[in-house]
Amino acid sequence: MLELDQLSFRYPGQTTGWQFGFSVAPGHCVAVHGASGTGKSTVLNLIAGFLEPDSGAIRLAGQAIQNLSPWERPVSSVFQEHNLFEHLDVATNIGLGLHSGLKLTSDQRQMIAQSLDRAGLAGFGYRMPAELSGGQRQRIALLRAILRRKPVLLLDEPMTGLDPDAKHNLRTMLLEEKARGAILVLASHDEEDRKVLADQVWNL
Ligand SMILES: Nc1ncnc2c1ncn2[C@@H]1O[C@H](COP(=O)(O)OP(=O)(O)OP(=O)(O)O)[C@@H](O)[C@H]1O
Repeated sequence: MLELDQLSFRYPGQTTGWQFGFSVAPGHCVAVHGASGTGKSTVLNLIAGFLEPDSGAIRLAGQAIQNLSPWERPVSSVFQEHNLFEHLDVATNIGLGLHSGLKLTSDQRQMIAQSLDRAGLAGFGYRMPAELSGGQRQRIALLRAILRRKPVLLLDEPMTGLDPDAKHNLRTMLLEEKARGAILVLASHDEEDRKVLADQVWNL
């Protein structure tokens, strides 16, 4: 279970803030819902550890994680800024998180090649990020997050700029993540994303 227990947060200098109290079970996807500016990205950033709450707790399987740094958290994220490493090729970008070094084994290269294939990017493994379109970068960031196989996957507008085929394939991969027990936290304006993926809604 991922729990946000009386988690409060206010941006410095602002007079109003949020208090979140939500939970979601393993293998489930929650859609964070609300109009623009209601705090969807903020709640994802709190879970990811990019923002620090003023009080309250974030727990996963009963363990408090709010004091862990972002890279220590059992969480992987796809945010609107894709954060690909520009000096590393696509396969190495996706492979980050599969292992501690940068050099991929042939098995890992093959697994990554298969995932690129499913995302409609066959043969892109040796390309550099600068040679990709925005939608292609988005798919790479999503594949990287999926292949990390973390207990929690944070998805902020994950399908932006993708064509229908790519959306379909990536949603299928996300459903497979749910089936293996991952918790998905999804902020998306795309009705279809919510319909296909979400089991519950957090209204902000
Ligand atoms: N660094 C910041 N400092 C102060 N206020 C901020 C900061 N970042 C976001 N906000 C404000 O907090 C509120 C929530 O922002 P957030 O990005 O979480 O909304 P959102 O629901 O994700 O919006 P959208 O759907 O437009 O992406 C907004 O009013 C925004 O202006």
